[in-house]
Amino acid sequence: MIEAEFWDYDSVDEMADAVAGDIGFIVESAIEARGNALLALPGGKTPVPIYQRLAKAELPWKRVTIIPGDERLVPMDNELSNVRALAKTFLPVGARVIPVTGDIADVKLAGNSADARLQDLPWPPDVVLLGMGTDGHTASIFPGADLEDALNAPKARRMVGVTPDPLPPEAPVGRVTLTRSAILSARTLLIAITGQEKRDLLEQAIEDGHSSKLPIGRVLAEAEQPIDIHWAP
Ligand SMILES: O=C1O[C@H](COP(=O)(O)O)[C@@H](O)[C@H](O)[C@H]1O
Repeated sequence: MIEAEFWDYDSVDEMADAVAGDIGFIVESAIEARGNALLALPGGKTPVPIYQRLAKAELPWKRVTIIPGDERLVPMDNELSNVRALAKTFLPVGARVIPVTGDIADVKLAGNSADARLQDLPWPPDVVLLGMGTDGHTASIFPGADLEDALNAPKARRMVGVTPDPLPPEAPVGRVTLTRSAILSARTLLIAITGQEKRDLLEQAIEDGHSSKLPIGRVLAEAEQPIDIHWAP
């Protein structure tokens, strides 16, 4: 049974304030407990206002490491790059932002390389924040032949390379993604989505659990921790 709580807001700005506040609080608590904090953050458009607010928080940023929870296989200066947006926002405040890909074009090799980079980090992440596409993908766990690789990778595996099928029109490229077990290893798992279409999809995916046809349903079906889902219209 998935333990998910929806937090509803009247506007995207209100949601962004709340989620940035929650992440800021978790960062402070993590640093107090362990001396540092690790955040795995999504790409896409939805989290941008959250990042803008979070970067304004007075936090010991030098102790914060940020990784993209998934990455598109494009050069880092390409505007589709997920780490590019994170670096632009969080490098100026002093956080360590770690790219997970280099210039490896082969999807599976890129996944191996991303996984090796993450094996060097203290694990688990204090926060994994997830977004979701209107096709039900989360991180870069997409429908397609690689879906099971991302869902059922060995527990210690942190990232894999995947080719979405079909390729999403807004970013039609190969990807690397946190695996399901890496996502679910998070000390805190948050989701932030907007719009009624995504809300309906996510509610259905949660209800369907293991039998969901959507990647996000398959991911959340194995969650053992409570999940906070932040939503704005
Ligand atoms: O391709 C991606 O899409 C999802 C959702 O993006 P959004 O623009 O609809 O918020 C995102 O969570 C993921 O990290 C990204 O690579």
